[in-house]
Amino acid sequence: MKIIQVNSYQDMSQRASQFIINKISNNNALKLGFATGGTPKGTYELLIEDYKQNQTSYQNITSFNLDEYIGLSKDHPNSYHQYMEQILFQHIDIPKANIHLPDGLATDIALECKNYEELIEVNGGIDLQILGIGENGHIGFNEPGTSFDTLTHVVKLAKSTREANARYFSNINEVPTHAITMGIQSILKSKEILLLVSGENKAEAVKRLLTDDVDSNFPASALKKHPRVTIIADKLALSNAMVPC
Ligand SMILES: N[C@@H]1[C@@H](O)[C@H](O)[C@@H](COP(=O)(O)O)O[C@@H]1O
Repeated sequence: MKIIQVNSYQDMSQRASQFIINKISNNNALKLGFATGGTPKGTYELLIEDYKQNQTSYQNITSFNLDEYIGLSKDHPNSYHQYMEQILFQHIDIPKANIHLPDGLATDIALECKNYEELIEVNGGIDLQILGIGENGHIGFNEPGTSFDTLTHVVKLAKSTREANARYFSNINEVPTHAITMGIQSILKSKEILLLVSGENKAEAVKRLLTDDVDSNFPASALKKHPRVTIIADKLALSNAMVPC
């Protein structure tokens, strides 16, 4: 894993957006895996700024998101469909037909998971997967204990994850209990991974990621099995970790 140390959230967003833009300029038909949460918001803002200033085109980009809450419609303000639409997609020229997220209202959820995984496969797989990390080490919504063999599947969200994400809802009871997420195996199938980490609340997770053995009780440790992972982390996120300069 390559670690890029930066000073601040703003610097992380700057480096991350430049990383993504470089990949797009080398391959304008990139298959991009997007993450949600607070961490990549600044990166997406800078992608929009670049789109406006430099006309980087997303016409041929295909996107796959990591996850979606079960029970929220695509129009629900807290669905990841809406997050992506509001925070990024409506501001760039990516065609709607190229955008993919799991459907949290699918009547046959098992089939939806299977189809989503197949969709990624038939598109040739994800070239670059952007990731955040939960305080408990979750990636996507793969909670501690998830097998590294998992493909897209249904998860019961950990209490701590629902509590952490409650800040986006009016109260914790509104936070869905389940989600569809790409599995750890699905994530590891991506050709390249970019993990973004910022803030003191992630310092323990980063320390564990850098020092602990590969163990399903800490899902992000699976990333150590992948040959092309870049971590862009700010000072606060690295404050518990010993990273060589
Ligand atoms: N499913 C998402 C993850 O993809 C994200 O990485 C994580 C961290 O979120 P944040 O970036 O807001 O800390 O939260 C959510 O649970």
